[in-house]
Amino acid sequence: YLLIPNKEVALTEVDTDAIYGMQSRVRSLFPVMTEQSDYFSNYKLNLYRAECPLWDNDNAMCSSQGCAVDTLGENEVPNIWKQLSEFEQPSKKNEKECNWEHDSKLDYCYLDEVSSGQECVYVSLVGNPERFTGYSGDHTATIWRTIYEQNCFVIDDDESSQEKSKRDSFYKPGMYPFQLTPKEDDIISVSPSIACQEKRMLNKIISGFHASISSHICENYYDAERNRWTRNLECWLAKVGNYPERIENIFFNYALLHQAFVKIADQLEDMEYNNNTFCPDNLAIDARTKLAFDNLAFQSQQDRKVIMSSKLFSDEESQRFKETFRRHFHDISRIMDCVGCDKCRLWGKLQMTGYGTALKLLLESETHLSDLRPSEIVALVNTFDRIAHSVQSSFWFQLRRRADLSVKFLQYVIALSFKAPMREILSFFTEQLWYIFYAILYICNVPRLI
Ligand SMILES: Cc1cc2nc3c(=O)[nH]c(=O)nc-3n(C[C@H](O)[C@H](O)[C@H](O)COP(=O)(O)OP(=O)(O)OC[C@H]3O[C@@H](n4cnc5c(N)ncnc54)[C@H](O)[C@@H]3O)c2cc1C
Repeated sequence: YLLIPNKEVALTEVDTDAIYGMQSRVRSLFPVMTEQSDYFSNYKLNLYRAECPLWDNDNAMCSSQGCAVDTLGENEVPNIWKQLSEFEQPSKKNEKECNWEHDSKLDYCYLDEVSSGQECVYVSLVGNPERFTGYSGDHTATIWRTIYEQNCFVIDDDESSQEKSKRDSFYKPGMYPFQLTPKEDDIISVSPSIACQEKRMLNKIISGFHASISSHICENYYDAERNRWTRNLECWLAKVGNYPERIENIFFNYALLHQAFVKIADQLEDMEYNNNTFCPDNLAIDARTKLAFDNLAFQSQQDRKVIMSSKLFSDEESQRFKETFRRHFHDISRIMDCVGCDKCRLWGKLQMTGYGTALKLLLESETHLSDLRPSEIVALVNTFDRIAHSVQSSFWFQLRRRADLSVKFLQYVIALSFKAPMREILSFFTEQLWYIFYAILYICNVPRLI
């Protein structure tokens, strides 16, 4: 469903109705994988020892309790992950069950396994959910700014010198401007007018990733006054809801992952069923997990063209830009190591790997499912799950906003039409309308449709 096949106009636009449709078909499959299977509910990464390439991170660590991550002790690591670690060394690769051969040149992400296998820790993703942690301030603003400015082709001429000096204070001496990908490369290889769709795509992915994180923060927000976790509409409006393009970008990222699963489905059709890349452990759970994974792929196939990925980087000029695009994405994944909150870093790294894996599948035609490392497949599925939650959040928050506006209007009419005590009584009942409405939707099974 990409909407208008004109490359200049709409390669990066997506149909939200089609996405709601897809989401209603697949929403029950995600928990089978991300909550009930050891393979998908755990992750291995270099969480504590990877060096931030931009600045000394020692003083930037968030001390909030919400930022802490519970890592798994040796006895808690699920068998399947122990097995996967053994197969990591090429000499021990098991051709039949855990076969993956990777070509790092095709990677869009910086992957811990490749560079720092020994320093990695195991974490349960269920035990460390992505949510509000309290991590904010100058440091987060600088990280997001670095990502957008240095890597998203946005030039901000209006930066005040005060803001600039605040930002520069985080950089290691001699490291500014960000040197991972020299800017001159872009100027030499592409002029600003070409590869426009592809540049826009990178901006959209990053903005959608950011908006998705914001959605999870507001969906699982800690209300310190009432000492409880809650959905925070004001938070969502301020970070996402008041910016339609941010909501669009969430949908774009959903479409990107959906399209990656279309490619996986095409490959699964050509594969012997049992030749899938999951390494069997508990046979019953493994069968269920595999079924959910395959089902997600085959359901994705029902809308084959969510994004016309075959048209991206299709002409000669944008082909030349592709290498720059890959390096920029790679650099952004490196910036995740500068995030000063452990839990945010965990989910930031995982989701960047998920998007990088989707791009690798879509843009590198030779990439096969069996070429992906287990951590890439786990990241891909969990990132799809995360963005699916953000799509659902958008739906519920928008509904809530409309309900709130209707309640305010009703209260206004009541205030004009009635006198006390009737006015207070009716006002009280109108305030409860959202909950009554929500209960009716729930009874009618509407949440399962979205
Ligand atoms: C990788 C990463 C992961 C994080 N994970 C978590 C987490 O799990 N839990 C948690 O509580 N905090 C997390 N944070 C912090 C969180 O993202 C915010 O930075 C923090 O809540 C402060 O928010 P803010 O409202 O000041 O604006 P920020 O979200 O910090 O945004 C900074 C500026 O970027 C622009 N902007 C905001 N959203 C978008 C968008 N979608 N597209 C384009 N521009 C945008 C706006 O101009 C905004 O002022 C994470 C930060 C990073 C860098």
